[in-house]
Parts: sequence; C-alpha cells; structure tokens
Amino acid sequence: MSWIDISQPLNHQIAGWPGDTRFAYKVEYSKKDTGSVNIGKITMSLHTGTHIDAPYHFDESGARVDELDVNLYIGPCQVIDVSEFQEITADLLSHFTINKSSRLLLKTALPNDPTIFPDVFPLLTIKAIDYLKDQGIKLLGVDTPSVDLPDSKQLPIHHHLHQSGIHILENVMLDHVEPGDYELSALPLAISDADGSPVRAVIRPLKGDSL
Ligand SMILES: N[C@@H](CC(=O)c1ccccc1NC=O)C(=O)O
Ligand SMILES: [Zn+2]
Ligand SMILES: [Zn+2]
Repeated sequence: MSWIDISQPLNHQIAGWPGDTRFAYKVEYSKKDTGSVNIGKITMSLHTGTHIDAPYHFDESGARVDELDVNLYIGPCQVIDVSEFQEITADLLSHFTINKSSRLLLKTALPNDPTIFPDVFPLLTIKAIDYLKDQGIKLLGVDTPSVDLPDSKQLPIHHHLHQSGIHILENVMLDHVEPGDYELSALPLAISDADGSPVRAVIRPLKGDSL
C-alpha cells in the first residue's frame, strides 16, 4: 500500500500564528551567483504547518526536540472521525474502539485549509485526555493548529496532555483520509534545543492483523 501525505505544504500561502514568523523560502545564492548551485533559505516559526511540540514549548523545564524519542513518531496509528462534535469528550471517545497502537489521529470538524488560521476549532476535554491516557495513547495528532484555543495563555490542554505522557502533533491534514488503522511516520528534525519542529507526516493503511 502506498503512503498518504497528511502534511500541510510549506509555501507562502500557509497560515501562521497571528504575529508569529511567517514561512518564507528564497534562493539566497543563485546558480548564477555561485556558478554551480542554487541554495535556498527558509525562515519560519517552528509552529507553522504540520509540526510537533516539544514539552519545552510550554514548560521551561520540558524536553527539547532533540531529547524526544524518535520511536514515538513512527509506528502504528489509528485515525478516528470525531467530526460530528464541537467538543471531544471522554464519553464520545468511549464509543470508538481504540486499538493498542498508542498513536491516535483525530479527524475533527475543522475543514483542512492550510491558508486559513481558524478562530475556533474543536478541543478535547480534560477527562477525554485522562481517557486517552488510560487507553495507552502516547502520541496525539490533531487536524487543528493547536490543541488549545489560539488566545489561551494557560494552555491547559497542552499541559494536561504532557502530564499524561501524551506527545502532540498538530495541523495534520485528514480530510482525504478514511478512519482506520495505519502506520505513521512524522519525524521531527534533529534541531538541538528546539521547542518544536516541522514534520513530514505520512500514513499508510495497515492490514487487519498487523497491530
Ligand atoms: N501552542 C501553539 C503555538 C502558540 O501558542 C503560539 C505560536 C506562535 C505565537 C504565539 C503562540 N501562542 C501565543 O500566545 C502550538 O502548539 O503550535
Ligand atoms: Zn505547536
Ligand atoms: Zn501545540
């Protein structure tokens, strides 16, 4: 089975956090200048597009990107469709059979348009996080720019996920994905000390007996 890209393309149209560093790419040294090669340069906030948060993003003493276990970001995952709901509660999640893959991607009601930064989007409740922890989830992926609302300063959902041992992947694109069991690869770059990293997130369907 082929891999399916669930990443937002990084280009000048991509929406960023209001006030944060926008994505830009340019050829800094052209083949004409160097006589041999084009050499590009990017500028961006690490929280642009499909990316992971290191705990240091919201916790001064939290782990940095290079301290995260790469095994978290590669392996079986499950996609569930919670797009009927504006709030993702434990009760709602309990109606799905969550498998033992420890990675969960939530397909929410937010349409996946990388050029729009939404004002509001569905959020998990604190009890829903406790439920996911009990289900053995270690990585949670969402198709929203954040797991907390954009104007939140306390970031209660980021913190509660972290306290529950659940790592965060944001801005995946799931509109073209059917719910089910997949293999995921969404590796952060090896950026020393960083608070987050863009990832190229891809999934491919797993056969029924591969979990
Ligand atoms: N928590 C968000 C990022 C975030 O909150 C943010 C990113 C850039 C500029 C400001 C931000 N939050 C501000 O209060 C995220 O995880 O991507
Ligand atoms: Zn982030
Ligand atoms: Zn975040």
